[in-house]
Amino acid sequence: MKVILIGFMGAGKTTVGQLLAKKTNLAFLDTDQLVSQRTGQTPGEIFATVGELGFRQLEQTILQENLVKQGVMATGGGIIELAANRQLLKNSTVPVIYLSGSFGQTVERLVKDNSRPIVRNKSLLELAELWEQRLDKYAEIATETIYTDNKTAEQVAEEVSQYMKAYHDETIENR
Ligand SMILES: Nc1ncnc2c1ncn2[C@@H]1O[C@H](COP(=O)(O)OP(=O)(O)OP(=O)(O)O)[C@@H](O)[C@H]1O
Ligand SMILES: O=C(O)C1=C[C@@H](O)[C@@H](O)[C@H](O)C1
Ligand SMILES: [Mg+2]
Repeated sequence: MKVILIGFMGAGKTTVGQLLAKKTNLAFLDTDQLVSQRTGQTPGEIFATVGELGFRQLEQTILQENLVKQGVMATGGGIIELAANRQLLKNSTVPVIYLSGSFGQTVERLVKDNSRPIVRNKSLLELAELWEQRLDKYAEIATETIYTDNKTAEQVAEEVSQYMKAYHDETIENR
């Protein structure tokens, strides 16, 4: 991968990733979409049939298989739940961008879309608890954090692309 986007559900990883892929002329890969392609089921259906752990195992296989490919990867919001995935991301040389923002603006995006099983099954308080539990895990593996509040997805994609250019130039200089 050339870049991997991580962050909570609704951070904009898929939306920004698609815009970024266009901008940089790279392939777009999304772990949620790849899991769905492999199983023929949505994340919601997979959660309902094999549970969250079953989904996480599929997600891990997809992450491992696709890390070596060239492109922009958007991950699922829970990719950081498994220690093995955090290790895979930490050990890779790919820049990992954490799309971060306030809980308020993130929830505003999520309530407009009822497709996420984790959001559907949780109260706002439980979602806030999950948010708290996950923050350190995103920060721990990120090579860069980009704050998304009050920015359009296009603006965020532009910031990530600037970061990729700087990262690439620095890597060449250090060779
Ligand atoms: N910067 C932004 N400003 C406003 N709305 C946004 C922004 N980024 C994304 N959105 C909207 O928020 C919603 C969630 O975005 P998206 O599906 O890209 O999130 P995600 O991080 O991929 O979530 P998940 O972890 O569930 O895959 C979409 O409706 C999208 O259009
Ligand atoms: O944050 C999560 O746990 C999830 C996020 C989505 O991207 C999907 O991967 C699924 O709905 C679970
Ligand atoms: Mg997504």
